[in-house]
Amino acid sequence: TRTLAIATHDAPILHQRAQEVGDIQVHAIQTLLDEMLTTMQAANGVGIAAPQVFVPLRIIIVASQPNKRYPDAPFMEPIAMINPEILWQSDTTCSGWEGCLSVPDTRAQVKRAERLRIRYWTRTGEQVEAEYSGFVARIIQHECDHLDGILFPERLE
Ligand SMILES: O=C(NO)N[C@@H](Cc1ccccc1)C(=O)O
Ligand SMILES: [Zn+2]
Repeated sequence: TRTLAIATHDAPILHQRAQEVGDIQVHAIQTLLDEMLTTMQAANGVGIAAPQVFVPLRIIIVASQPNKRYPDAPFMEPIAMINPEILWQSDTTCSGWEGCLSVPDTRAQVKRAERLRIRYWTRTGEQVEAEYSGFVARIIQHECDHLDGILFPERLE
């Protein structure tokens, strides 16, 4: 599986809204999903969004695991979320450190909802809903922002 080039924050694609994936396209993006995961892992990331690899589609990979950049991150099996929609997020917020593979050498404390409920399509095309909290919920919010052209420095108080 090859790694893809990662857009830096000056790339226009990172400031645009990404397009929904059509149901007939789900079979055609399987390789892309593998390449996004490989690209993220090569960069010691814990998440990545398709616009970061110059693909203007609403696809994210959420893959929290302890690594050099986030030694305290909880471990989870990587999840591909196609057309993710945050259905609900808690009023309760928390601040935590974020970084971005498209904003090198930058870290900042960002306030995010502590919990959320999300609906998405799996890579096999089934629609699921699930709830997340803490650092994984943070990653999800960060990745969903990318699909709307928002980068984490724009979320600073
Ligand atoms: O650039 C990305 N994702 O878009 N990757 C970020 C994901 C992230 C999100 C929130 C908090 C910490 C980390 C990374 O540093 O691995
Ligand atoms: Zn990012």
